[in-house]
Amino acid sequence: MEGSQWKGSALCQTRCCVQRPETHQSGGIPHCFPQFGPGPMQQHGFARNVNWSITDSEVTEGDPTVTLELKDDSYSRSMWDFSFQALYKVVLHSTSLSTTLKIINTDDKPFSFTSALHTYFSASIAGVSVKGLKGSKTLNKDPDPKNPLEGKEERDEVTFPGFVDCVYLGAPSELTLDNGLGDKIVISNTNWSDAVLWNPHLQMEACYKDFVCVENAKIETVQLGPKESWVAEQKIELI
Ligand SMILES: O=P(O)(O)OC[C@H]1O[C@@H](O)[C@H](O)[C@@H](O)[C@@H]1O
Repeated sequence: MEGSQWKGSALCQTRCCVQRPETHQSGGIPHCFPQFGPGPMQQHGFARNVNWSITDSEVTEGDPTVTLELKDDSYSRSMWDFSFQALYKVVLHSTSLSTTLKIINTDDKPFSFTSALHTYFSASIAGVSVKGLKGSKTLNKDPDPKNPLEGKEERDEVTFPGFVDCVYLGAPSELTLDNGLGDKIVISNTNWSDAVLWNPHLQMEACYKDFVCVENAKIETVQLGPKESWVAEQKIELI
């Protein structure tokens, strides 16, 4: 943290999350906004690469709480010419972390966006499983990220025997991650309608065994008129 700003987003402070693996310049909970994945602007949008300001910090019933803010500026407008406000509230409980993301259209014209919380979890990848996705529609980016294959998840437990990069549309609001390190983690949400599982396998040979990304996402476009807002919550809980 530098002064009143955090780079990119709040890092997850629980022991379930990776903080910047040495060989991969990402970790914690980067924000993908206003674009998930590749598209007209930089991969996953600009929000993860810029400084957010701290607008509020307090202790709520014993739990540290911080609210971060991002607004449009000349840099964001060079890629996405809209006025917006993003507020990200993080509450650290004893065994869980809650995050609430609110996007407000402060422009006088409508805009649309996609988004994700690209959460990194510490893991021993050979022992990782994710439960709860059976029956969801899938867009599998393996083998061709530019032409994802449509399908349906048939497994009770998704494991990571190799490269995994898959979007789950209409994912359930609760998933259970076994990180292979002895932790079971429930990832629940409100209004993050989709999910993404990602492990790069040999594309990141030096670090892939040590993390997994389980992402709450909004792959289907959100449209907001002037003054309208969108809110989604995520809770990560060790059980
Ligand atoms: O390397 P980046 O930009 O942080 O993205 C990592 C991965 O993020 C995932 O969310 C995407 O589904 C993958 O396709 C992508 O490779």
